[in-house]
Amino acid sequence: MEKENIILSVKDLVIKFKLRGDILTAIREASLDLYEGESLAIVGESGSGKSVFTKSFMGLLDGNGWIDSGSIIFEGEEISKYKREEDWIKIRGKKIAMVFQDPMTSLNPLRSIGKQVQEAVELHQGLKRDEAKKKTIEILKDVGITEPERRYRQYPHEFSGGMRQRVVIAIAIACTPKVLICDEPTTALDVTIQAQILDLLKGLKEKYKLTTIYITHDLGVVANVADRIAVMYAGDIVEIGKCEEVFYNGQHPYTWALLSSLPQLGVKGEDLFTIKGTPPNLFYEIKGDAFAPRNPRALKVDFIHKPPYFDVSPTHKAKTWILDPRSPKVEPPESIKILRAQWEVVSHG
Ligand SMILES: Nc1ncnc2c1ncn2[C@@H]1O[C@H](COP(=O)(O)OP(=O)(O)OP(=O)(O)O)[C@@H](O)[C@H]1O
Repeated sequence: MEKENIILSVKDLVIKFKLRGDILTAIREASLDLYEGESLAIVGESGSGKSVFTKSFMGLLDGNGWIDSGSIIFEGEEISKYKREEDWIKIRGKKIAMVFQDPMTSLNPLRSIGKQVQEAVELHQGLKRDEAKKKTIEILKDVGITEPERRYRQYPHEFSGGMRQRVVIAIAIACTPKVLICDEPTTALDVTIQAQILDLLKGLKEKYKLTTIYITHDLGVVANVADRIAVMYAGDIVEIGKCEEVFYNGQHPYTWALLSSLPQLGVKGEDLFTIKGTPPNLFYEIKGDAFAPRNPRALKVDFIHKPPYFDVSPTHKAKTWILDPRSPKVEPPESIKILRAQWEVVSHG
């Protein structure tokens, strides 16, 4: 991993919002190195900060939010210092593009889908008329739209949900970005279509040499598409590692909770795990490990000091005191033990 190129590097990022006179801290000293060409999934429950975190890479924070401290470096440039729209325009879409959950909000209902993709081709690839149209048809084909010449003239309402999501992806691709962020790109779709869109994104990543970030609350969805998984809780990345490391050998009790709640891992005789309690109130300062109040296995120290990262392997680390050699041994839930037994087989052959 060390030898790979870091395309985006986030260091100790803190993002705050002002709401009705009070200040809320949505991102709390989160750090992340994104490697060129990789596919990273950011997983966490609603409100953990996945969208705010990634939107800050494109200067898309809501007007009441700001980067309070820390840095975001993209291709060697500290973009977190950008104050003017002109600077962000050089990045947004062009270098870092985003696909959102609901394609209808990204598409103009009054323009043909062909024109909407072509507009991006003309703007970002400098092509004109016939050439731009040819390229547009090619991209529509690449995103799996059959009869692209005919469908070029159709409007969003003539497309199914899955097909609309393909159009949105086509628009993003037309801008030839280096990084593509997919914010819950399949949540609104049924399971079969979800799998098709994820397959499509996997294929496009190779063809267009993309670095991809998938945002999702469902660990099950990303198991097949991500090289690495970052687990986010209360505005921080509490665990990160290769997909199989986090999946089979997760270390943070919050990762255990996410894994245990996957229906496909339900252990016979063990009730489907639900994460009890609610995430912390982000208006208040958080002491110790933010997950401690919801963690039935919390240690005393979890309520007092924020854990640093502990290395599990050169590619896997987690912020949990459990990994401190001085801590007492903590037994994971049954379902995690089963995964770990599989991990022994996966990692040692
Ligand atoms: N404009 C805003 N003003 C105040 N708080 C905000 C604003 N935008 C986001 N937040 C807060 O920041 C926190 C993180 O939100 P974010 O949308 O990033 O979470 P998420 O993990 O993407 O959740 P979801 O899966 O529901 O999209 C939440 O507590 C949210 O309420």
